[in-house]
Amino acid sequence: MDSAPGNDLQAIQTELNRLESYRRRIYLGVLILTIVIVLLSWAFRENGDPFIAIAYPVFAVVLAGLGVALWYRATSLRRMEIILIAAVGTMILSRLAWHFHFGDPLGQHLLLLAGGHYWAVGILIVSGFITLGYRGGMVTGVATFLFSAALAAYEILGCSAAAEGACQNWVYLARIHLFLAILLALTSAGTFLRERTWGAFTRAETLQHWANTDPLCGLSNRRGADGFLAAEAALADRYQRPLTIILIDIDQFKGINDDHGHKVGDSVIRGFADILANTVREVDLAARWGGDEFLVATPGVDLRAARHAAERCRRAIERAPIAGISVTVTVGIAQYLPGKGIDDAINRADAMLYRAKAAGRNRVITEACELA
Ligand SMILES: Nc1nc2c(ncn2[C@@H]2O[C@H](COP(=O)(O)OP(=O)(O)OP(=O)(O)O)[C@@H](O)[C@H]2O)c(=O)[nH]1
Repeated sequence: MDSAPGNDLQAIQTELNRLESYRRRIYLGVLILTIVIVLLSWAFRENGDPFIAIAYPVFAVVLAGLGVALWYRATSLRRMEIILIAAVGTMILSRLAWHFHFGDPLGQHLLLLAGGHYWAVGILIVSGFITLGYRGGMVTGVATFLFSAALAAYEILGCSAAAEGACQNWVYLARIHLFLAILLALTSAGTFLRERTWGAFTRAETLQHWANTDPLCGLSNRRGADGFLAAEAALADRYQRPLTIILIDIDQFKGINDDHGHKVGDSVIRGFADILANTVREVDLAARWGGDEFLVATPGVDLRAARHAAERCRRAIERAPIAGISVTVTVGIAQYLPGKGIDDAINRADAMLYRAKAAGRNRVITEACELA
């Protein structure tokens, strides 16, 4: 069936919650891995590296604290993502800065920088885009790149000023930053295109949804129903399976509008649509056919069963007020005849509805019963 809008929104919310839960678990896994790397680096550090000796245990504690906050959902996931990138970025870049400001001459640890630290800088740039999207990724990526490039420039200028030939390694630093710039450009372009494409798909889907959906009650409109009916008629033609058309009209609806106002009339339409959406099966169609008239199509159901279901629905509506108002409905039912086209079945159901109205409303009339 075409579900009620409330059901759709609930399903989307459930899906979003599930995805958020996955993301939290992934970040938690990455945090645990990072803590392990930090502790291993600390345990196997070279003697005389005060940064690792002092800062790494602090890093491990901070990361563990972030893990706990993530686990207990201390704040929104979005805020948590920004905090995570900021914290990990600070750790990586402070370690890089340490090498340039306080470490040995560059040549002695260039291998270490190229083999580990600049990989971490690259991962930080990519992670910013994965975690924060295009805009957040650009902020993180450009800031990280500029910071790293400024450190390299500082180093190169410093050693060039110190002595002739003391700075042969500048080419490696320049190359590393060229690669980081390419990584930033590729990742930002990829993220930008992906977000734009995704946005266009989402807009197209939303447009299609609303083109086929009645804005007041959330059921299919006539246009949305047409596609379903054409497909089901083709299946009924091919496999000779029954297809029943049920037309339902709210009785004296004009009177409800006149007596209680249009807003209440709208609430009655919405309330009735909800009841209908929750009454029909998954494979059925429930649509607002126009005004106060609704169409239900039930593939694989014969007239007798359809009449039974419609009668149950009519009685339920008669018993329980909608939006505080007693409402009754009149129903006309006809079966699709293979090869005759769907309009033929709808017209015959409409004729039954007309007869039921003429017979005094608040009743169900099927073509078969008429014939009988
Ligand atoms: N509040 C509200 N009224 C609507 C909407 N669409 C159509 N209507 C009104 O529904 C009323 C339908 O009136 P009729 O076609 O005479 O049907 P009825 O009053 O139910 O009479 P019977 O079908 O003979 O029982 C009209 O007054 C329309 O203006 C809507 O979206 N909201």
